[in-house]
Amino acid sequence: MAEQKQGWFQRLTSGLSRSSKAMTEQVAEIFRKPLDQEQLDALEEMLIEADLGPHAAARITKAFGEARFGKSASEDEVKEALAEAVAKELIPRQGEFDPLAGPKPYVVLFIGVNGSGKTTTLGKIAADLTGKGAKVLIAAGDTFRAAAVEQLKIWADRAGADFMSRPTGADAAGLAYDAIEKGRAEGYDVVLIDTAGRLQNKQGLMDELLKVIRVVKKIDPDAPHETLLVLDATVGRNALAQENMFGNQIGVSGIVMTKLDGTARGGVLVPVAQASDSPIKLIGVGEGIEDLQPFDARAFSRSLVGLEA
Ligand SMILES: Nc1nc2c(ncn2[C@@H]2O[C@H](COP(=O)(O)OP(=O)(O)OP(=O)(O)O)[C@@H](O)[C@H]2O)c(=O)[nH]1
Repeated sequence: MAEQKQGWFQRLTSGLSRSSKAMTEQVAEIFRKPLDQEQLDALEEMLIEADLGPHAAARITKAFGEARFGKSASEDEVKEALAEAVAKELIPRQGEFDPLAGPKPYVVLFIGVNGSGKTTTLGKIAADLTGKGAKVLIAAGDTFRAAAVEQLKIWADRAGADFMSRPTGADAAGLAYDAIEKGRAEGYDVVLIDTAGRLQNKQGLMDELLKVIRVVKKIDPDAPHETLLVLDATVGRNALAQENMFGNQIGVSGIVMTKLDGTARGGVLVPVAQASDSPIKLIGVGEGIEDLQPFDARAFSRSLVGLEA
């Protein structure tokens, strides 16, 4: 277990290395002399550049100045203080994803734009759950793209999960309904439902998702038990606009932020976490199955500034 935990932290640290490298270089540059206003301004600018958002950047800089003005500090001390300040921003926004603790079948809906990592995230979750001995059913609700269905089937086979799909253009809500019914009749622990990420237009997509949810509720008024919004960190502050759109129109119970390994601006998780009504539950730091991790605000904050998690 200790070994597993260590591997997990190493993945997080290396996944966030592009972001932490950018920060480490600038921290070393800024904090060469005792802290003065000029350095504080540079710190605030650096945090904004790292996409932490103007509000968090201002709060962190203020706290930093109050504690350390006029003092010198080693690079590690500065990083420790920064990590703590970032963690303080994120700890209230940390949530847990535990589909095996809820009712059965536990229905999870995956939403997000195409390419955000929805299919991959669903696949990784499926593999984790079957690895724990759970009986998992996957429904390929992106019925508009044959390639998406095929990709999901590969993940289902790899995970040893059962799979349901329909011909291209079929009704996604109908598929979701059948999947939950099968889930109930055959004693599944979890039903994972993928959805389309792009239709003719945004409203068309929103209408489709709302229809899926409406139909799902006909079988189980408490379902979906979880609606996970998958956001790609590499799109930067665009992730905020996506959170806004899906959060307001569909309703989201948890956020998954993927591809944090593919950007130097992993700090964007901070404004997204703060703008959203729902907590961050999982993060993706690579393409492998092990690279999807529960969101741990403290470990994330330490890794982001280049400290051992
Ligand atoms: N580096 C990295 N790549 C990731 C991560 N998560 C997903 N990806 C990759 O991102 C690409 C898009 O992921 P998909 O899962 O296909 O995204 P989707 O939202 O389902 O999009 P469609 O399949 O196009 O509907 C794939 O090549 C994934 O391997 C991550 O955490 N890190």
